[in-house]
Amino acid sequence: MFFEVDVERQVGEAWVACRFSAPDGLTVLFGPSGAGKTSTLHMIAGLLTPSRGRIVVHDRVLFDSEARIDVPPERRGVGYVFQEARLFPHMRVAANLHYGAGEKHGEDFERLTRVLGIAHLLDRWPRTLSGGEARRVAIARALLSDPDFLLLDEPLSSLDKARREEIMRVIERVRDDLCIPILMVTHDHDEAKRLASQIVAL
Ligand SMILES: Nc1ncnc2c1ncn2[C@@H]1O[C@H](COP(=O)(O)OP(=O)(O)OP(=O)(O)O)[C@@H](O)[C@H]1O
Repeated sequence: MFFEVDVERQVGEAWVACRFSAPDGLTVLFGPSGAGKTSTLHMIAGLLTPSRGRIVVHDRVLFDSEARIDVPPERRGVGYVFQEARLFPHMRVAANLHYGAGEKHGEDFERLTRVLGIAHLLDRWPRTLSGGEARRVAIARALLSDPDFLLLDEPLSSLDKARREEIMRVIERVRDDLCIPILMVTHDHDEAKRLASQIVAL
């Protein structure tokens, strides 16, 4: 299994507990608002510490409460695309993409901007982008850090039907052409059915 996750902790008033194993491909975390989907992604990324549990990704233990293992977020090999695109507003798209891109330049950069259909947006400011364009840039930025896996938090929310279709195609390309395992949060059943190799209900 690519992902082996068993985590729990208190978040505000709520008790969030989530346990699943998933192969590579795309796994959807599916469930109603407040079920703890975003908190689970945060725990996998290392942004929130589980009070108990274990997180293994591709045979690498990222967190184990008993063994006292807690790999810091920047060493987890994670590409995280937050619910909002979170682009730097004072940097053009190209600079946003190069931020934290490490060694990944030249061919990889060209290929990614082509796969995500953002090559024509490189000189634009984030505030001039549509929701779908900003989402694609945010996905590209996450991929440029050369992650072992990708976490997508509601990548299709607050987009119109045409934009949703566009982003779904981008996600399918990342899944199938770039072969990067993806954990994705949604509460839309149709999206989940179309994109997922496995659905985890919370
Ligand atoms: N900063 C916070 N302070 C207090 N409670 C919080 C906080 N963040 C989340 N919670 C609570 O923790 C629970 C899990 O929240 P989480 O955002 O993980 O759920 P979710 O399934 O992602 O929901 P949504 O689909 O609405 O984004 C919810 O009951 C929420 O009210």
